[in-house]
Amino acid sequence: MPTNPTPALALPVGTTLDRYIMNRQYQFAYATGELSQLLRDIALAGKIIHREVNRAGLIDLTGGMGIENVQGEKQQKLDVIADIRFRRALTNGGEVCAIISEEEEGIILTGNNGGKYVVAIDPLDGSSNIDVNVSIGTIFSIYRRVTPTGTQPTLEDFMQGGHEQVAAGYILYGSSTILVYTTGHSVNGFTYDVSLGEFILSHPDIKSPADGQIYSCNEGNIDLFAEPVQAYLHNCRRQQLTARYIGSLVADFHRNLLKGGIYLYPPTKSNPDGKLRLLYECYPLAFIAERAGCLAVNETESILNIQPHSLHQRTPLYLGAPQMVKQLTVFVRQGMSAQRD
Ligand SMILES: O=P(O)(O)OC[C@H]1O[C@](O)(COP(=O)(O)O)[C@@H](O)[C@@H]1O
Ligand SMILES: [Mg+2]
Ligand SMILES: [Mg+2]
Repeated sequence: MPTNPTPALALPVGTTLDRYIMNRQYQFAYATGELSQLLRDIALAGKIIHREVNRAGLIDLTGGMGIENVQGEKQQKLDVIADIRFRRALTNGGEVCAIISEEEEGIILTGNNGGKYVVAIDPLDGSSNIDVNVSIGTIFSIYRRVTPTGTQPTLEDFMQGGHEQVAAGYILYGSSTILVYTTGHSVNGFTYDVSLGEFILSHPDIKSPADGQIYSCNEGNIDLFAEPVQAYLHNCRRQQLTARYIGSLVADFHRNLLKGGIYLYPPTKSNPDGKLRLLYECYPLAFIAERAGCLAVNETESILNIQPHSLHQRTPLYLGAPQMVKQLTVFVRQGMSAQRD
């Protein structure tokens, strides 16, 4: 019988993100503290956005800006706020020499030419859900620059390909705020404890189930999808799988990552490349997914193998439990060979 059992009031709060990063720094290539600092800068911006999201209705942060972004989408106020907050945190942190953002057409030069990293970011994911209090998120992808330190970063730094990411993650602003990331090893989740102002390790070493019962797709577009995809969705219904679609990629991905499921954003005739952006939505989630045991593909290849060619290029996305993605791939590839014959 332990002599002085720890009173409940003094139970440990758990591992903070800062401490976790410090303890795992040896895992980073070039472990000199810069990537650790960069992850801390992202967490800081995440805490600020958490605050803005929570009080959006109180401080007139809902609604549109009346302008469109490079994607031709109406920018929401929180899209712009989140973009400004992340750019500021990454610039002031000093480790990042350039950023690309869903909300900006070109490369954002931070002026930190001494910085060794570049970041691709979707500052606010799930914009259509901002005003209706449904979970939204941030998605980020980090590369070590390939252009010489001290020089001005270029497009080349962002065209390295999905496998070259040194870290990727997302922040989900939901019933609680959680930051999930990987540096290429395990995938870990940290829940934001507002009272402490700290992200605390709550989901260590996330491993996704090999199979699942959930499928996530905007079936409102089903008639626009290619036959094989329609056949796969009909098959999901025949199997009485559970349809769940929040309309925020981060939130749909997070649920399926933990519970087992598949997310589909197929191409349509009008959008042959689908809707989702390769560099700051698909690459980072594919990088996380594969380390948690999931698969991420499009019609012809794994997402991480796609050759990048432009900052805002899109790709169809099928992401989730390996057995479900493999089954979908059979439908799609059979369909494609039938079309060829
Ligand atoms: O309304 P649709 O066509 O189903 O698209 C929803 C998808 O679009 C997105 O909102 C696109 O991301 P943004 O909100 O960052 O532009 C995803 O989060 C979501 O999965
Ligand atoms: Mg998005
Ligand atoms: Mg967005």
